[in-house]
Amino acid sequence: MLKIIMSQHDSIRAVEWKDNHLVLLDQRKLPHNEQFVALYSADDTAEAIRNMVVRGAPAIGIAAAYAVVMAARKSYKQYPQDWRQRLTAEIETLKNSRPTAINLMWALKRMCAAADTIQGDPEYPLLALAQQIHQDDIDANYHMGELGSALIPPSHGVLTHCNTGSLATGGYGTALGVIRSAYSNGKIEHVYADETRPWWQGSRLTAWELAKDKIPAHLLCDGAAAHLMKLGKVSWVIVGSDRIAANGDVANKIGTYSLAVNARYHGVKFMVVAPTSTIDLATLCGNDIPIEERPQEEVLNVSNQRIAAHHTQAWNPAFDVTPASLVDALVTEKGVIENPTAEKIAALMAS
Ligand SMILES: CSC[C@H]1O[C@H](OP(=O)(O)O)[C@H](O)[C@@H]1O
Repeated sequence: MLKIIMSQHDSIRAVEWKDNHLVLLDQRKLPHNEQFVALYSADDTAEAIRNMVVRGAPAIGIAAAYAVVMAARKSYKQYPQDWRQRLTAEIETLKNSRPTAINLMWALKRMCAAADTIQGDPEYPLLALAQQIHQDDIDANYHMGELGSALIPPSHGVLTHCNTGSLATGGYGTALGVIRSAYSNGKIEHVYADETRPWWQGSRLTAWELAKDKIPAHLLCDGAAAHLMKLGKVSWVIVGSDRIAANGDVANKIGTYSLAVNARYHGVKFMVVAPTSTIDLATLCGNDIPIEERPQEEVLNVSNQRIAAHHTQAWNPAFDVTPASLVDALVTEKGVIENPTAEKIAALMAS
């Protein structure tokens, strides 16, 4: 059985296969409580994804891959002759748990393709693939960390948005992986992290990860980012992604688009860090990316306490789309694309 290997520095495991089931670190409880949730079915995993017990595009895909293992095990036990056909409903439930992050659909597609070829008990072959997907994500993050770090001039400040660390991936992180590598390479003096309303991924998750790594950081209100750039405090904005269209348009946490516009206006470079499992060649451009709208209560309340005036409605898109023209560097495990275009992305994906 493949043992998931991370560097000794990385003790945070958002997603883990333990004994014969899935264990998730409940990210709704962080940073003050580190509680874990044990899951034994695909339907429960889909609910955990929908409720953001686990979140972050790659982490969602990895959790879904393990959920397919549990679904196939149950199906084979009940229907050894036609277990594969009986997986359809649970696969659909997982697929529909969150619509924007393509890593979810990418992982499910890989697991289903493998399931189509298995004769006999599927549990261990599918578990081996799920663990390979998990390990490949970690390996990609370490490699992207070095590739992205090489782009950052010495002793600079950087700004990041949402959470793209070990909590959002198989481990180490995408944009936060670049920040981790750049800091250990002496490239970064200071990290600025947007609090990232309304789910507070920055203040609750990224600040927690940076504190655990003892990386100096300041949290800021999302609305303070343009002022920070105007003061010349950062040379790069570094973010992750949930889906990259074939033309290089980038879907990411709400607020990313305004960061990109402000970065271009202030001469700050804009870096997107994502494994190629986040690139979706079937989505031709950013307008075709489905944007998840989440419950308005996430905006109207803070820690389940209502802060908005009564009878107030809220609009709560969870993502926005940054046009490729505002991206200075797209960092993937296959290499870096400067000023991404459809042609450059097609060539990278074919390499
Ligand atoms: C490493 S990609 C993480 C990506 O996912 C986040 O969204 P959410 O917290 O709603 O899952 C955000 O868009 C991050 O950039």
